[in-house]
Amino acid sequence: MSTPLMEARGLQLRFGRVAALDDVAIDIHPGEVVAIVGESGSGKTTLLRVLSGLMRPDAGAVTYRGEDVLAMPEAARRRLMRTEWGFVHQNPRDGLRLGVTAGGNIGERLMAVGARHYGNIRAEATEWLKRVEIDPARMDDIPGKFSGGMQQRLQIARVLVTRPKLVFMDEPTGGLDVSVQARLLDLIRALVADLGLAVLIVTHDIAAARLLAHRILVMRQGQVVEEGLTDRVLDDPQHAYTQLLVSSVLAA
Ligand SMILES: Nc1ncnc2c1ncn2[C@@H]1O[C@H](COP(=O)(O)OP(=O)(O)OP(=O)(O)O)[C@@H](O)[C@H]1O
Repeated sequence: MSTPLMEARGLQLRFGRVAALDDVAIDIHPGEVVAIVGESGSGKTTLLRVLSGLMRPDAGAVTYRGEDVLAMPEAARRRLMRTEWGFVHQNPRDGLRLGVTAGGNIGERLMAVGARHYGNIRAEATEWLKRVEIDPARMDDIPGKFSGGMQQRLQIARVLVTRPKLVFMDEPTGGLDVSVQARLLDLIRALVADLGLAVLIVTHDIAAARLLAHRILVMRQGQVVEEGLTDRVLDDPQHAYTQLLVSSVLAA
């Protein structure tokens, strides 16, 4: 197998008496989609935040292409976040600039990686609006005029326009109507495959994990209780907690 893009070992993080991460290890390989599932409060978002350098663990190691993420100067981590990494927030408002037009939200990311030619930036923004199924005629609208699903698609365009290698997604379809969720999942799946992205996605939704992920990590009380290829984990869960999680979805 390829060398992992990102590796983490022995991650520990406590909030008072709560162990949000309790000796967590994870590898993410280039082009691989890994889903983190588990009940509310199991540590999924905390893991995403620690891996992306937004939060420091009490102990453990995180490397990206062999480089120590935790020892990186803040400026270097921010540069990675603008270039090789992307973060898709559950609430698009956390990932968009609300006072800036749709085209500006996409163009701004391109400018952050050195694009300067106005015509090219606008052409690329047009292309990306089409890719995420937003009418380019809405280019000069601010995100506040968009529906929740459109805002989320715009956030995805803003993140993917710079062709990151690793994208962190925190419940990207949470808070949307079921029909909108299904369409968005299909769109994410197509873009991820097309761009060959590595994705670490936190989701409550087992069906979303099945659709998108090559591999699943099941978290409970800050620990990874089960990990494996998606079909194996969902069709033949070994840990009692995973069995409960899968059967509760089947029963729903
Ligand atoms: N900033 C914080 N301060 C105090 N406790 C926190 C903080 N962030 C997370 N926690 C606690 O750490 C544990 C893990 O939280 P986390 O948000 O990672 O879980 P989660 O699995 O993402 O949950 P959800 O699915 O509800 O988003 C929870 O008990 C939570 O209350």
